[in-house]
Amino acid sequence: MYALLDPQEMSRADHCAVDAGVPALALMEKAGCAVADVVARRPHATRVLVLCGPGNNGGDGFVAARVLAQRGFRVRVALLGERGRLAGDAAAVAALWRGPVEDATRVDVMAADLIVDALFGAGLARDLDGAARALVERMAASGRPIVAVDLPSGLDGATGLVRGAAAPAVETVTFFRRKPGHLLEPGRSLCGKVRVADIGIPDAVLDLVRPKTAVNAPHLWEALFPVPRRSGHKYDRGHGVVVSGGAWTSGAARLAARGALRAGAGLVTVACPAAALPLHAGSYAAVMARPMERPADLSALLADTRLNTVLLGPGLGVGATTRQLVAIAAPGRRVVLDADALTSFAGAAWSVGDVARQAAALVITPHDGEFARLFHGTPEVLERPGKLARARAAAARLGGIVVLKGPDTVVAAPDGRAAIAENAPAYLATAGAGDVLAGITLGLLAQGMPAYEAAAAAVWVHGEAARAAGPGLVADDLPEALRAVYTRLYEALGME
Ligand SMILES: NC(=O)C1=CN([C@@H]2O[C@H](COP(=O)(O)OP(=O)(O)OC[C@H]3O[C@@H](n4cnc5c(N)ncnc54)[C@H](O)[C@@H]3O)[C@@H](O)[C@H]2O)[C@@H](O)CC1
Ligand SMILES: Nc1ncnc2c1ncn2[C@@H]1O[C@H](COP(=O)(O)OP(=O)(O)O)[C@@H](O)[C@H]1O
Ligand SMILES: [K+]
Repeated sequence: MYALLDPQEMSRADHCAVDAGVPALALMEKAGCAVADVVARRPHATRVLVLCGPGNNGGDGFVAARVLAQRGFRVRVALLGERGRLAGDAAAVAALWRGPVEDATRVDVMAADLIVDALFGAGLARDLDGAARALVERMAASGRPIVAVDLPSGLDGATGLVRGAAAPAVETVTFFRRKPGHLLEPGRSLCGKVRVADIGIPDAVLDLVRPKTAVNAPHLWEALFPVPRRSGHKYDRGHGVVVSGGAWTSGAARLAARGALRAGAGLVTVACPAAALPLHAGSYAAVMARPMERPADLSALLADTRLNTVLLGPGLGVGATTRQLVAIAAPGRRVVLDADALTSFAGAAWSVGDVARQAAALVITPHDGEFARLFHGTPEVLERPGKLARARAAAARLGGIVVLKGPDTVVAAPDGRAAIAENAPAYLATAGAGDVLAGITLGLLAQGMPAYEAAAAAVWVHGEAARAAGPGLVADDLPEALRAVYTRLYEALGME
């Protein structure tokens, strides 16, 4: 349910199923029937136009057309390409369509209540241009509801990016498992409601395909989520340190410290300039504030090895001092770098790689802008197509965990594992929300959770907290809203 398959992996799943004795034609028949079922449930659709492409996506369209016609719908079929060039299963199912096949480049898309987009799916091989692109653009401009087969045509299932053009669908019917492009923007917004149809591919093929991308949900990390033990004490739950900037910019560190405590860290200390001490001390009484006038003060504080995890970045300031603080904090500790700490290494990603090698674990939590600054001059990362590939390449380059934020936050590990979030409501995009996320990550790392799982869990509980807080959310609400999320999680995980 949670695995996401890119087009190559989906094709392997398909082959494994066929090797296991499932006829390929049966897969296509079930796929087309699933599309017909979705169309049949749509309101006010009696005249259906099915636009078929030259490959198997078009084959699914021919099946859907036949099934809908059998159910009494007024169905027209239009093909992009020559009928004689259809091959394999697509040719076989096209032969079962008894009605006329119109030329898709000339078809009147307005003369339909609903359009089935079966032009291209997993086989999209290049940007749409020429007649294909013009057709997709006409479909998009028609204003008619569109049901997409597998993917809106032109959407890249691996990246979520549009190649040339794509028409937004009201519903997308995909098969066996979702693809990364269904979750990654702009793909997610183009797909409408995504339905996953069982077409008879056995789940066991996943053991052979071994996909490395998944939806970020508790199944990924719940076995490692730190649940307080009856016999435990606060030091079992780790001691996180938030390194804060001066008074004027201390809000970010305050939000992070609250996030870390609410995420379950046993203790949280904020290291800050003297002027910010009262602000931190007055934020949560539970936060301990310690003066840090110069970098040496951080060294002195961290001499206590129980302070096992450090967050640097929110409101810290950009420059050499921040780089120095990172160098002091990293050796042997679990480290989260966010915001200003990342911008301080703009164009010097290799330095963050050094940090990762010295640290016991490293998680970075950039948004797109910070990511682009950090990896400026690293084309092997920045020029990868799409957010998922960029986050993966960055994690491999650094040897640390990358949390690339946004509506579709990607968490990536150096070994290639990646998780895509789908639970963040749009109103989570608010000042300071990222600071709370960095703090939650700190809190989970402090409790000893492995870094990839900690980062993924942090992103998920952050999204859930936003939903629990509801519209009108400000970042200050997030740490408080974590309580309801944790109550449910601890219950589900069987806290004594
Ligand atoms: N893999 C599976 O398990 C199953 C796949 N099925 C369907 O098969 C689809 C994949 O089929 P195919 O691999 O045949 O691929 P598609 O049908 O998605 O597209 C391939 C065809 O489009 C052409 N093409 C690709 N990019 C183009 C572009 N930019 N401009 C113009 N022409 C372009 C190719 O030359 C080829 O003819 C899936 O999306 C799904 O709808 C289903 O039938 C069920 C089973
Ligand atoms: N459109 C969106 N929908 C849902 N969540 C979003 C969206 N845009 C951003 N976010 C989330 O909001 C948070 C913003 O973090 P960030 O950009 O660091 O802002 P700040 O620095 O103000 O805290 C991140 O967790 C990010 O994933
Ligand atoms: K399609």
